[in-house]
Amino acid sequence: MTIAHVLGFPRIGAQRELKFAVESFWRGDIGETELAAVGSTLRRRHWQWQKDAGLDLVSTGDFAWYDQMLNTAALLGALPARFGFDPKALTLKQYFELARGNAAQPALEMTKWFDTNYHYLVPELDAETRFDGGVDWFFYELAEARSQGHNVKPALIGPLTFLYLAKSKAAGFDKLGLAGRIVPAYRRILEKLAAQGVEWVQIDEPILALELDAQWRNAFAPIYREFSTAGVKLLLATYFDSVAEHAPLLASLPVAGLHVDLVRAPQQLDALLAAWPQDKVLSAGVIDGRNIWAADLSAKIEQLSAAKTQLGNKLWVSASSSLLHTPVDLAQEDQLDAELKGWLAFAKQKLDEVVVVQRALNEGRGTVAAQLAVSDAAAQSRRTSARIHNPAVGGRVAALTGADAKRAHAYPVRADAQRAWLKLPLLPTTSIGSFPQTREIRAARAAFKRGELPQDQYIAAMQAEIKLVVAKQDELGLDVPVHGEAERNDMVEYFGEQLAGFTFTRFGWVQSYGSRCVKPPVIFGDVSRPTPMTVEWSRYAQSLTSKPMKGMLTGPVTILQWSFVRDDQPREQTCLQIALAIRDEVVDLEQAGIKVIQIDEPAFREGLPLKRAAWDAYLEWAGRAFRVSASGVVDSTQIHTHMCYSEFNDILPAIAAMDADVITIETSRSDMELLEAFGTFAYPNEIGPGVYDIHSPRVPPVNEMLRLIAKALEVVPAERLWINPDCGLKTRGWPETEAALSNMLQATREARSAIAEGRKLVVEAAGHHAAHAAGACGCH
Ligand SMILES: CN1c2c(nc(N)[nH]c2=O)NC[C@@H]1CNc1ccc(C(=O)N[C@@H](CCC(=O)N[C@@H](CCC(=O)N[C@@H](CCC(=O)O)C(=O)O)C(=O)O)C(=O)O)cc1
Ligand SMILES: N[C@@H](CCS)C(=O)O
Ligand SMILES: [Zn+2]
Repeated sequence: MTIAHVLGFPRIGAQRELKFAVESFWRGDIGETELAAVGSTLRRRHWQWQKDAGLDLVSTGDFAWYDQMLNTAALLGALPARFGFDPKALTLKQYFELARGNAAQPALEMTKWFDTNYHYLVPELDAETRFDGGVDWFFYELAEARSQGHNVKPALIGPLTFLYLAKSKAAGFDKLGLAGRIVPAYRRILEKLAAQGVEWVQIDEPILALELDAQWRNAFAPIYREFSTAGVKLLLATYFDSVAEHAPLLASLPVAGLHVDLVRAPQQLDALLAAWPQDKVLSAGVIDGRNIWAADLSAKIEQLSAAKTQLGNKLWVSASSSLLHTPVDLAQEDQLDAELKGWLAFAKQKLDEVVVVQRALNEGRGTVAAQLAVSDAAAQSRRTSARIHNPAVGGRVAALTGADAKRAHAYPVRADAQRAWLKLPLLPTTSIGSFPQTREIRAARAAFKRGELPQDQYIAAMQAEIKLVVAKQDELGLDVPVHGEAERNDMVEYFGEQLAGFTFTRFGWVQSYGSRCVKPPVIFGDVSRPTPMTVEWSRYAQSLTSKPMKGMLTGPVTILQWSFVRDDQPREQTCLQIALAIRDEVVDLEQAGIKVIQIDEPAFREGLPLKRAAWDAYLEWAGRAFRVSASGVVDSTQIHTHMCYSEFNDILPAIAAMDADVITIETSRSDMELLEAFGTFAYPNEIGPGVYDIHSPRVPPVNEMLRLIAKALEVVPAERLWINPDCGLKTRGWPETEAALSNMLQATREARSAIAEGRKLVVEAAGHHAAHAAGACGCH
């Protein structure tokens, strides 16, 4: 029989139970026992859902208190020595210290999991790293599932993906050189699973979807040969892109099965089938693990019919990737209309979809006729619904010309026009937009959304916040203030709530990192902007100061990237529609007298396809979409953009081609390394490299920021250098925000004096990293 399974289920809980429990634990409001109980309840519920849906195997190993990469490091015992923890006796408190830092040590670095909006903790490796075993949570959870009567398939992150995604501070460190130590560790785990009678183990190697160099590719065969006699059947799981280029390797690896993503890369099925041996399982990921659209189940069954004929019971059915990237349960959404709701499936509903496809393949379509009828009707309604297509939007996109994606004059001309009215001092200071989102702000919004706080009172509360933020910036002496974004629940969802063609959910939370979640809005149709979205807030903020108020928008690429995107037209098309909506807002802000406007694009790099071969095409349309959003204004209006969370060195020409007048960019955590690339590349416009890391409550001293300013001045002429933090301040508290900004202003004044007096600022070798290490890092 064709087996039905999934690669993993979201752990956060339908009501974000895990988030609230973990945060209570951090605050000391609950202890380990209560926290453990919440984890157990969630696991029990999620396994039961998998069983009730009819899956043949339920997944374990997908639960984590913070992150699955950290869990893998904790299982292997591969913890950074700098913390001084005994890996075998790691406590929950210490686990969270690895994730969030403590008084003596900064947290593990955090970065994006492939092209998702999920962030993992980056394991640290060095020549001394050992994998001698750590905590047994993985085995405990396996036993827990079995004691509840489940047929389990534990999942592990594979050794090559673990090493590939880990990092070492030592230059040129050979991570693969640790294979000789990590492989026996995995083998011990597999043998232990075998001894416990586990039949199938899922081992995730998503790096196979990248363009791997020969060294990494060649490491698979010997490593998996080592595992082949451990006594368990291995299902090697790949996802997020095609692995067809490795088809001969994958077919010959001594594993019992392979999982592939047939949503992102449906075309790889034929290539794989051509090479597929009779005795190996091929797990077909046909239900989308990255999006919320209900599957067209008839089409999915059709997609697999040839594979079923060829492989028989060796064909398995699954979701394309772990369901971690989807919200938990659509049933909770009581404010979506029936038509729209019928188009959607969250993680719980996707379990049913996997089983319908499986049953159709095993027992014939007749056995699931009712489910197929519902699915066919939903697919038909989504294809034909009048609310999806708006000819005016389509027409506007089609009519776009080259001139619409280009400012009227080149940067030097614009810069003159902007200097003429802005009259900013040398090294102008600004912030990235958000100021602390306090509990009070969130509580007021929650009350407003529940209908308990009237709209005028909500607006008054947000205006009071804006007034406070503007007054504080005036006091501090920031040259280009912002309104602080108090009125925004999230920098993408806020816009999604106001744009036509979008809908939003009540409980569609997805884990972003640790306890932090986002609720991506859903783009179901052509996008347009019925009314201005930010203008009144910015106008109000401008009325409070004589300084030029910076308007604050999220850019089209980031809105696209952090939403659930329609899958019935190319992403490029949807992005251009959003770009036009943002362009309208930019023009309206300008009309309202807001003539410095920032269009944030933190997800610009994240949108890059996993395979480099597809980069150019993406960068072309993404850059064009940004320019469409930014080019409706006159020369004297200054357009800023902002980027963070990524390494940008390899896309600098594309960033320059966006042609923003000013880019503010995260650089402090890399000690301005990025700027060297900007210098070499001779970035032509103005730059504000972040001079302090906002991910920690630590207040960097003046001389530390001065040192970064001096470093920046080595590559950027003073006339084109801005001074600002790395990113927005929404996750920070007020005391550290004020103290850090005050130091930033002081550092700027000292830099200006040095320049005026012709004194060269000295870049001391002083350890930024040492200073960071000394800070109480509550980063995450
Ligand atoms: C910059 N980042 C973002 C990413 N993606 C986005 N879509 N948005 C981003 O900003 N990706 C990369 C990074 C990820 N970083 C973060 C940082 C912080 C968070 C975060 O804090 N998330 C919050 C939820 C934010 C939110 O939507 N708030 C809403 C609802 C608040 C809420 O839960 N209200 C409660 C009641 C509260 C009360 O009464 O006090 C409720 O409704 O029950 C809002 O402000 O209105 C989080 O809590 O996880 C995410 C990603
Ligand atoms: N304007 C946003 C950008 C975050 S990347 C903020 O300040 O929070
Ligand atoms: Zn940012």
